[in-house]
Amino acid sequence: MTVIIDPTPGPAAPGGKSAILPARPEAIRLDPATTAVVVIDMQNAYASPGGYVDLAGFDIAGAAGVIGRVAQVLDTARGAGVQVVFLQNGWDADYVEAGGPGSPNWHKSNALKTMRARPEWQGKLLARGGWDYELVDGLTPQPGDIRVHKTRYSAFFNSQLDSVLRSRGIKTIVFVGIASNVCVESTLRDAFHLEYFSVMLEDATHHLGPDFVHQATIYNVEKFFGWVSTVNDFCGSLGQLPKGGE
Ligand SMILES: NC(=O)N/C=C\C(=O)O
Repeated sequence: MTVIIDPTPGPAAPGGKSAILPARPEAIRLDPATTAVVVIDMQNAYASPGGYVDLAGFDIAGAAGVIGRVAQVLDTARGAGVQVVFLQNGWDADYVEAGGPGSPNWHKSNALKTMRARPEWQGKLLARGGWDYELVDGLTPQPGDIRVHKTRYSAFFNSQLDSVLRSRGIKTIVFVGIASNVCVESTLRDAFHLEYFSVMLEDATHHLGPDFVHQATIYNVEKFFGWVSTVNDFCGSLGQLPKGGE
């Protein structure tokens, strides 16, 4: 018997249309009215040559392909009437929000560590108002999309994300963005604890570090925190719904 997870069981809203998304370990029903695509940190810092993670020495070769696949997901989502939310990671220009030596973030953030090692880059990485903080060129927010600022790995921590989603009746989050093993996974874990259903589109994410960390995140999501699907399956299933969710 095929199992289909339903995040909003009960009678469907009059005229409501939904799609069945093939996913692992089970397929999941997506209702455009209660689903959001959350785009994690698709900023120059994480996806462009010369951005923070490139300067910090991470391999960003896989990020270029992710930009196009995220754009495809967002076109399909908007067409189906699914809310799009962009997260942007960073701090004020003086890095007060980043925390000082009394914060673990000061010790673990590779952006802060890179700037301490290369003082000529001070003020350049992840500072609001700078190029590094901006979303990549291929992913310009459209009317109706929402932008939310975040200062730590989990997008739910000390941000407006939970109220932005809850006030719109969102129950299911489709995650795309960078990095799968850091901010995507941190946010997805918090989403689980806040009673959201989460799907990660594995080929619309990229990781920081060796390939096995991406595989570990996929395992964690599939086994413990949510569901894993692909861009083709998302676009194939949501793309069949009437435009604008009518
Ligand atoms: N967006 C992320 O996953 N960020 C990961 C590391 C960092 O911001 O230093």
